[in-house]
Amino acid sequence: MAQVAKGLEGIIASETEISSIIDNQLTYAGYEIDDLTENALFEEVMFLLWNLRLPNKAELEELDGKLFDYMTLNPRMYSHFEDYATDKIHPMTGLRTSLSYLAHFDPKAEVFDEESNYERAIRIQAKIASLVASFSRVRQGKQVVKPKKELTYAANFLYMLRGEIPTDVEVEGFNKALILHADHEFNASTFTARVAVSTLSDMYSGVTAAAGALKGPLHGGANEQVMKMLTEIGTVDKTDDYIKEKIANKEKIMGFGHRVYKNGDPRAKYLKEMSRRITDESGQKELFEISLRIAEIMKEEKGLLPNVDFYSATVYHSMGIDHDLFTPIFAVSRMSGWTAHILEQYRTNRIMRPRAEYTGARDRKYEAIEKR
Ligand SMILES: CC(=O)SCCNC(=O)CCNC(=O)[C@H](O)C(C)(C)COP(=O)(O)OP(=O)(O)OC[C@H]1O[C@@H](n2cnc3c(N)ncnc32)[C@H](O)[C@@H]1OP(=O)(O)O
Ligand SMILES: O=C([O-])CC(=O)C(=O)O
Repeated sequence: MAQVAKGLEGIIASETEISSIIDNQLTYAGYEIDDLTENALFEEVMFLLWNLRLPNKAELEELDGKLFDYMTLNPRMYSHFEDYATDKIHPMTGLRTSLSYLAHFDPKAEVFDEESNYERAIRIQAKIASLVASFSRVRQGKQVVKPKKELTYAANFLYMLRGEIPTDVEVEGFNKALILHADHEFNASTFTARVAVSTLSDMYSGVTAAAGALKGPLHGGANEQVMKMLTEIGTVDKTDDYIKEKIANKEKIMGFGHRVYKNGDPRAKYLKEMSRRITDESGQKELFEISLRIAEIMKEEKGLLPNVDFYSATVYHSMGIDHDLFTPIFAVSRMSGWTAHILEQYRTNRIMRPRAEYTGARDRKYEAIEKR
């Protein structure tokens, strides 16, 4: 019997130059995540992931211009939100549909050369910000907000979402969050994107498939579930009973554990610090205290540490963002990684086609239906 690597654990499925996790350290194209988080703009990180080098001033300006231009959606895109935004459809379900629908308005949708695919990556990265923000506006019965040329990507997203120019502190924090979520080697959604396009299917197929994979609570969907848990707990004094009961029932605590990081997720410290600050500033300190207590219990009882999804939940909540938009916001950031990996997959392609160990029935014979 062949050895089965359940969940593909430890399997090296391909090579990549985009990001690495070595000795618990995350890098994007050779730059440490700490360096980028402290210093970079998310737009520079997009360029880095796509080109494996940082942009110069002219290149960044050109990218900014394109992102701004592409942020405006086709009017039919806005009107299609009305079909489902009012029907209480989860925004991740909506986003998955919208990403696929975007292809209908790409004038070169069936052109697959390298240059068109690169342009398409910028186009989709710009549009996902508008998709998530305007979905939210439409379902609240509000006017959609068009982007402003002078704002950064992070600022424009918050502006289009809330209709008010965000503060510098908010933009700085949100820009960092976008960088921290941008790429992560062969995580489930990125791998899904690569599998989809390894058939030489188009970029929209790849990102739509990836969004479907991100939606699940074991992956990007965990941040929304963290907030649900914190809301259910409510006060610090209820934390122990709540968490210990879940552990006793062998339920998973969302926002903890990781397939690769066994000594802690290097992204979590930034989100923890942001959470500490922003929960305090927004008068919701207790949410942070509950989070700290959960982390203590999880370490003591299970030896598990918070992952990127744990503290991002309270950061977004304290910015006044609806809880069901947390995962779509993850997708806004991760789009840069998905598209970078799709471009790399096209450059180095071989169809992804592993084998399975068959454990089902054998030697059966067809029986006529009356005999079954
Ligand atoms: C952006 C991201 O995707 S980050 C991850 C977001 N997901 C979550 O936060 C969901 C909660 N966490 C998990 O489900 C897992 O830790 C995953 C999916 C992240 C990793 O999964 P795997 O590598 O397959 O680990 P696996 O699920 O096998 O866990 C190993 C052991 O730790 C336990 N465990 C892992 N995570 C948790 C958790 N969050 N809560 C309680 N127990 C846990 C498992 O029950 C298992 O115990 P067992 O050996 O007694 O059966
Ligand atoms: O790498 C993973 O398995 C999950 C993760 O942390 C991410 O996608 O950011």
